[in-house]
Amino acid sequence: MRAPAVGTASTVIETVIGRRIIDSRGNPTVEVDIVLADGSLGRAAVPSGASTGAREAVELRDGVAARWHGRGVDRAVAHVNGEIAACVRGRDASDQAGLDAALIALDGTATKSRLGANAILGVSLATAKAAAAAHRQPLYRYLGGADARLLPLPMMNVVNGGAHADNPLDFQEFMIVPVGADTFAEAVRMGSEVFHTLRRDLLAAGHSTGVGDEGGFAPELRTAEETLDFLVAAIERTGYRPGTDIGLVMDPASSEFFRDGVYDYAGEGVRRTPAEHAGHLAGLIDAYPVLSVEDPMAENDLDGWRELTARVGDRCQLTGDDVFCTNETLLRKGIRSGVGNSVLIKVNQIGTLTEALAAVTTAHRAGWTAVMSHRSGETEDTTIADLAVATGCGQIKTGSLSRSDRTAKYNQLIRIEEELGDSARFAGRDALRRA
Ligand SMILES: O=C(O)[C@@H](CO)OP(=O)(O)O
Ligand SMILES: [Mg+2]
Repeated sequence: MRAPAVGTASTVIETVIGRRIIDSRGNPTVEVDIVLADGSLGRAAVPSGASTGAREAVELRDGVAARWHGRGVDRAVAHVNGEIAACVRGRDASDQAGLDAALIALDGTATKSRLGANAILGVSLATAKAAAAAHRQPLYRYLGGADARLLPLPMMNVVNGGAHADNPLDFQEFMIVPVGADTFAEAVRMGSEVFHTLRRDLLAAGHSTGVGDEGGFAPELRTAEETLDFLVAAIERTGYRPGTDIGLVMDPASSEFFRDGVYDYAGEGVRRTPAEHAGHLAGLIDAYPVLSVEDPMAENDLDGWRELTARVGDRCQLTGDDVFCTNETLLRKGIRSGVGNSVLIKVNQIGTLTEALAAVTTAHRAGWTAVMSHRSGETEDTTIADLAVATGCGQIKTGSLSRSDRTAKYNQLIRIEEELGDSARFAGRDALRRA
């Protein structure tokens, strides 16, 4: 990563405005505007998760008496407009690391629970965007420098289950990855073609084509096998080769159904010990073109994580989401002890841009991969698309091909690819293994 350009008087933060907007689930979330002395505007909206890791930075929500069933963000917004605005006004927006350190110190807690990670992140991201605007650069170039030209392999969500849908599927996410595409735009075309075929196949089999939180279908399927069979068939019927042109990715979000030391598949009606759960996943990885599994084991089942990594880590990307929470300290421990080989990056899990970028750098230095990611509650904000290119991480997970809160990110990446012209490179299959 290149250090941001040195600021001038024109990049001094003059105005900070926090406001309450709504996200893709109809819940309130924080949006922040930062205006610099030269008039440059940076605007960022904060996403929100449903299946959250226990060690995530704290999203400040109002008490139960507040609107939206206790999910209000009025206190977080008040912090942006009050204490945080007073702290950052007059600071140079070009000094991202200095600003983020000041926000962390102002909050004073290890988990950003006093001011709220949602309040802090909104200011952190809006500042970066304002500084990029002042430097007359797109965000990916401002943060990533001249070498920021790698378009990520998209993990496209096509079936939702778990905490993201009301169907019986125990696993939270099933995704397709167009590893055989030559460009990002081509990857989006291939993904959306399969999405349409899948819709027809589900309808023909008498399934609902209603969608879950991330825009993937939420059919009344019960098992991973049934779901993967549908996906392989849809890929083939569209005219692509499973595994060669388009691979599969799963996020079981295993912490969500790990109870009392057992993986409780309530939808399937089966309980599996950690060893049986790992064996089940290894079987799926061998039987289907599954190239990556996120949170295969629960955040509190580190032994299970290590066993599965030793067993299939040489042939499958194993990405830690809940287990690392985009937290560099947790990630370092995981790297040292063989917990997976990849990290999911969610900016709101840690609460500042600087810390999220540090997690990517730590992963890359260890020969691990990093996957830039949305949350299940999103907005039209496209910052993560630019961050994927800025970090050169080569992979992005940002939902289905049918809802604006998700397609906004794909469309931003299509624009970035066009802007980069001949210098653009598409990460493709190589993105999945770094070492
Ligand atoms: O588990 C996940 O990876 C995410 C995003 O897909 O879901 P949530 O934002 O609900 O944590
Ligand atoms: Mg996850």
